[in-house]
Amino acid sequence: MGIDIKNLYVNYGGMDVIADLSLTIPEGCFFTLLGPSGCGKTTLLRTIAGFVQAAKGNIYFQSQDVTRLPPHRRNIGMVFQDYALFPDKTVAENVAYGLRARGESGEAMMKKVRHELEHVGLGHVMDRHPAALSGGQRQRVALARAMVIKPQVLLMDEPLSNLDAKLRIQIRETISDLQREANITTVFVTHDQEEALSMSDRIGVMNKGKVEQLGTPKEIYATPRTAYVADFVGAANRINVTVAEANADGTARIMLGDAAILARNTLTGTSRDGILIMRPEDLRLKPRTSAEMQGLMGRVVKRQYLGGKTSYKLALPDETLINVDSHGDDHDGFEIGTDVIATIDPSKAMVIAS
Ligand SMILES: Nc1ncnc2c1ncn2[C@@H]1O[C@H](COP(=O)(O)OP(=O)(O)OP(=O)(O)O)[C@@H](O)[C@H]1O
Repeated sequence: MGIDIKNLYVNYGGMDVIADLSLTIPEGCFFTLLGPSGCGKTTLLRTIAGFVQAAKGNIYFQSQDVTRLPPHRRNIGMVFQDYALFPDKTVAENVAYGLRARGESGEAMMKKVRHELEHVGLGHVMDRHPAALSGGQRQRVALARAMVIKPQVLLMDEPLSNLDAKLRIQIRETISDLQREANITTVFVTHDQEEALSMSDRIGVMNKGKVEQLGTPKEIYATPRTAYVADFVGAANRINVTVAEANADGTARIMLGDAAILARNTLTGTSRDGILIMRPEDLRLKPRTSAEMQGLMGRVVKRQYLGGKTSYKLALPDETLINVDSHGDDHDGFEIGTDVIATIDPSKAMVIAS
């Protein structure tokens, strides 16, 4: 069941929180709304669920207009950050809740409950109360409760935020497995880029109530269309530049002091001013021994050894600071104060509109 959102407006007290948002989420897609606090992702999710009313626009599940339907008539499964389990009901009764609301009972219903709990690895705690479970187990119960009703759409609001780092990765895998097995259209809200990149088929990066860029994790990471997306999804060095030469092959030659670097050019028309985007892990460091001028001349001003990599901060001649993550053998081989050249493959650097 795909989701179609057309020209949606949502406001609180007369202020638009979502403004003219249109979005298509294909059937079976794991779709993530990614963005910082306050950008409107929870509001959008809750509007899809029916807990928040749209001021204007429409939401369709497949071809059915659900805009004015209450949540319980949308056949959705919902998972929240704080689990939202009933504390006075057992695990089994929590999972059975949605089935009972649909008029089911008896052994046939309990069979479904047992099956769903076994699916998330919790067949052995059916008779416990939520208070006697760990955070990870509670979120698995919440997942089983959402999935047992065989919803058309699964909606998840920061479901991993309350868990520690290790559990987060485990539950991430559980969610991905369940979603793929059931092939259920899923909307997942997070502010965590790693979660978004690792779990999603498609990501919508939100900024101030709008989807600023839509794409696969790789598209979003490798070809951010705006500085906001580049910065929010992964770290990025951003330098305001003027393109010296726009080449016919789509590259731009940029002069930074005396040094030249080549980058993909996404500027259109006659525009020459833009922002050079370079990921720290795409830059390579070399000692500055030769007269080579292809690359960024810099001096190491900070370095942080992180085991598998070393993070350097370089000062360019005009005092601009850039970050470089060095991997491979001898990645910590540059001392503070060393003069270096940072090079980048032209396919990895890009100039975008400012
Ligand atoms: N019930 C409400 N009444 C008034 N304003 C609200 C309400 N809920 C959210 N807002 C405002 O709407 C904007 C978007 O909030 P929303 O919770 O959707 O953002 P978010 O991206 O999910 O952020 P977070 O991750 O912090 O929840 C914020 O400015 C917020 O203060």
